[in-house]
Amino acid sequence: MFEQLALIGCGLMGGSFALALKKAGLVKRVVGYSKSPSTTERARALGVIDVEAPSALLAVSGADIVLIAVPVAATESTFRAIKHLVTSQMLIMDVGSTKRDVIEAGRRALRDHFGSFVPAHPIAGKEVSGVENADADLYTGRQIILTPTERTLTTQLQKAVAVWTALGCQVQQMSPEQHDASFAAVSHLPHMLAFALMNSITGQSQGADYLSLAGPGFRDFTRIAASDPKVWRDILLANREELQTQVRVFRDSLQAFEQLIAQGDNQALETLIGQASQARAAWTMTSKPTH
Ligand SMILES: NC(=O)c1ccc[n+]([C@@H]2O[C@H](COP(=O)([O-])OP(=O)(O)OC[C@H]3O[C@@H](n4cnc5c(N)ncnc54)[C@H](O)[C@@H]3O)[C@@H](O)[C@H]2O)c1
Ligand SMILES: O=C(O)C(=O)C[C@]1(C(=O)O)C=C[C@H](O)C=C1
Repeated sequence: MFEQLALIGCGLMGGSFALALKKAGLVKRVVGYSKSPSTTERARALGVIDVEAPSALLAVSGADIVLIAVPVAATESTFRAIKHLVTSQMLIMDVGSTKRDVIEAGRRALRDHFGSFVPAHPIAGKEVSGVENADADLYTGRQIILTPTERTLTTQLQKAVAVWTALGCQVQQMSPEQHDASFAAVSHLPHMLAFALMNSITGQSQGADYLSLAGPGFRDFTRIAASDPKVWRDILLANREELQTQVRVFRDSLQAFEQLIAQGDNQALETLIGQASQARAAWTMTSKPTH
């Protein structure tokens, strides 16, 4: 049981964490801060936070758990803003979609207290952002990836595992390098492709007409294209090297299809589609049973 959660970034992910902790009876008080005062106010009006803080530093005052849930490029300034009130007893976590950049930001800004920070990435989310969409059950049954460093304190790591487990998550640990390479392939590239596809259609003179005819296949493929521009700008840039590698691999795969349709090679085309179809049919999302 925690006394006080300091929530920095009262949006979809942070708000959902606050609601989940409250629902599980794991926190007495949530003090929140978001960059825009109207967001912090809305978070309190919605019951996501109990107290509005005028700064990140004041939100952390008296907290025993801190969640940083801001776009990844805002992580370093957030660490710098709170560093004077960080203690070695505090559990500090983030929810950023990239990990190497966030860890380096923590190392630079937190210095002696870097060990209190447990880098975390929940594999849960939505294409809609903001505190209005916060959901107490967002994390239930989902994976959470922790990427502790050589300096992460064992007590803090154990507390982090316990909190996410109590919220019904399946906890996995890996290196930040393995994390960023993996999520470039299965999250960052798919988002970029969805953005690019939307733009490629809307950029055509007939684009609006084509879109008016689209059905469930298009809806499923492009759901994530509606995601928040600032959040995704930061993710794509933070993980640019791994993402560029995945773009090259994808381009080869697309080119193989392009060549086969140009050649009218129906046998080879069926084989390529068959590989994809089998792999997708065999794939299930890793999740934890919630009963
Ligand atoms: N959306 C998803 O599906 C998803 C999934 C997993 C992880 N994440 C990660 O979660 C983090 C938050 O994303 P979100 O979807 O909750 O976005 P969001 O836009 O819903 O929430 C972000 C909040 O941070 C606030 N903010 C921005 N800069 C700030 C600053 N400097 N100081 C304080 N507050 C600031 C914004 O006002 C907003 O309230 C990102 O790092 C993202 O990579 C998102
Ligand atoms: O469900 C969605 O809308 C998501 O995009 C969730 C999703 C993903 O699966 O790619 C997005 C970003 C993450 O950091 C983790 C999860």
